[in-house]
Amino acid sequence: MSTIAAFYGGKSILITGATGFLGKVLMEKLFRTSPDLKVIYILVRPKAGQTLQQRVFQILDSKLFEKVKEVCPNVHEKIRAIYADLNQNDFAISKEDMQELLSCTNIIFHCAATVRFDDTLRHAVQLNVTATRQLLLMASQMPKLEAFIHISTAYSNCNLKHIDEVIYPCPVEPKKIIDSLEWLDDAIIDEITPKLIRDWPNIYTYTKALGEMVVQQESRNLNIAIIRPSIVGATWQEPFPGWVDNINGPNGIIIATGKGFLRAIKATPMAVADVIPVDTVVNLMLAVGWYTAVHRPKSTLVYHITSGNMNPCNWHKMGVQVLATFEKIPFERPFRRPNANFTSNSFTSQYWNAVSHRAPAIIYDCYLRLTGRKPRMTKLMNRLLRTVSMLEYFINRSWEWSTYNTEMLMSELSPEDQRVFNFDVRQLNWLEYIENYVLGVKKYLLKEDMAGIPKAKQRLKRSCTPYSTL
Ligand SMILES: CCCCCCCCCCCCCCCCCCCCCCCCCC(=O)SCCNC(=O)CCNC(=O)[C@H](O)C(C)(C)COP(=O)(O)OP(=O)(O)OC[C@H]1O[C@@H](n2cnc3c(N)ncnc32)[C@H](O)[C@@H]1OP(=O)(O)O
Ligand SMILES: NC(=O)C1=CN([C@@H]2O[C@H](COP(=O)(O)OP(=O)(O)OC[C@H]3O[C@@H](n4cnc5c(N)ncnc54)[C@H](OP(=O)(O)O)[C@@H]3O)[C@@H](O)[C@H]2O)C=CC1
Repeated sequence: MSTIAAFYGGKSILITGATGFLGKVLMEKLFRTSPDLKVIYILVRPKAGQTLQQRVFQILDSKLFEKVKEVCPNVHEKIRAIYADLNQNDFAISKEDMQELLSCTNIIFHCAATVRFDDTLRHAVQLNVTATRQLLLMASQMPKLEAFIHISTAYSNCNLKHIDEVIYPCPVEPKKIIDSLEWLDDAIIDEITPKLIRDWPNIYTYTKALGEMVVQQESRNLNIAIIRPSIVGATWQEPFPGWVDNINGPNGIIIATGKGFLRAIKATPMAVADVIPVDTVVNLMLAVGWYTAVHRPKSTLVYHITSGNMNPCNWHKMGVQVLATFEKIPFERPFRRPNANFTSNSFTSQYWNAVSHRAPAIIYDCYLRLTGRKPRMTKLMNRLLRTVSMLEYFINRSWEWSTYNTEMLMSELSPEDQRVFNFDVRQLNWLEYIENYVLGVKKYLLKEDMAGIPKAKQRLKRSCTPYSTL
């Protein structure tokens, strides 16, 4: 029997960000390996016209939870969705719900965040910093709390080249920023933002660094750990390979390339592509939850979950394998035949943007106009190029993350736990993983029918013409 799975039996677990990419995989694994857990509380807000219950049902009815329903048929009864908005005071949680959370919670996994690179400083600080402080305050009032696991990012200190498993101080105290945002108006905030974030590439990574500092400052006598994943990708093994459900990180780029929109990216081919499968991250999170609660380390431990130092893959290898997979498993109705290249400098990048991106979009829009339809390709292309430019920082650099704590934890696990909660990325076969990733993007994100592959292949063979129907 797995010690970690047994540990979560009978526990009341609070998860923020449970409706997100990482949160869903975390819930799935918890229910599948510890079906006898008491309850998972999730803090959810209504969204896109859906009530809390509808959101929960949609998650539980998805393919991701198919195995869970076999192992834990009463999973609906074990999820308790609590109305909460992390942007509000006290998260807008009702008194009764707050009482229940405070008196029952054993473990907290804090995953909620804004991951948008271009969010406003006010909103990003509210969610990634102030809400973390508020949650820590709640945690300090929970008599049964055994561990608080905070999810940060490996890029919270991406202004450094070598990053250790320590919390680095930020140039400005988080409290000062929180306080000043209360009275500064938006125009002034926009003006001072570049000065505040200094050499961080965006507001997201900067506010995640502030969030870590808050964790350190407000930890009191809580049992806390911080987990820093790199670029979180599709599932590697569990519950099945290739599951992915949003366009963040590499996912949008894979779609844009596979559909023939994106033909050139400014990237450093030999830079490390530090992608880490989401199920690997979740396995580490559960192992850290157990270790933190049972072994109660004296200080807050930081765990890096990255692939670069143990089993490196570079962008060239990743790109070549992605393109090779498109040959075998093409996406349906591409704009152009998928074929992309990495460019190495700004000049060639601008050239290809003009020739391979903007010009075809303009020509296609002319065609749409001539056939009485509304032009849309130029707008779409401009948004895509803006997105790609925001990701460029991360595909043109390599970082070194030390992983002593993560390796220490691995050695603390029994052979059974190492198998059930495997986070040893050395076992990952990149070529197989990337192929499953692309297949997953097609199936679960684009929701394309696999039966259409032979037809899509035939079209691809025939398509010497640049444009096919959209
Ligand atoms: C021989 C060689 C061969 C070579 C071959 C080469 C072949 C190559 C093949 C490929 C190989 C693989 C290479 C992969 C490189 C990946 C690098 C990843 C780095 C990630 C680093 C992450 C590090 C940190 C990790 C973390 O710690 S946390 C997670 C990271 N956080 C994010 O990833 C959020 C980012 N995003 C945003 O910040 C917002 O998206 C925002 C951008 C502001 C837009 O924002 P906006 O325009 O307002 O609106 P949206 O609604 O968001 O999107 C609006 C429109 O843009 C589109 N679109 C949104 N996204 C993406 C996206 N990705 N990619 C593409 N499109 C996207 C969306 O389809 C929509 O299209 P439309 O609707 O117009 O049709
Ligand atoms: N994805 C990645 O590549 C990486 C992610 N991380 C970290 O992992 C964590 C999870 O990221 P990921 O799952 O990818 O992100 P997602 O964007 O998929 O999920 C974010 C979650 O936060 C919730 N949330 C956002 N705002 C609020 C709010 N005001 N009130 C309540 N809930 C809110 C969202 O809820 P809703 O569904 O209602 O929007 C959603 O459940 C984050 O802390 C992120 O920084 C770290 C490294 C890489």
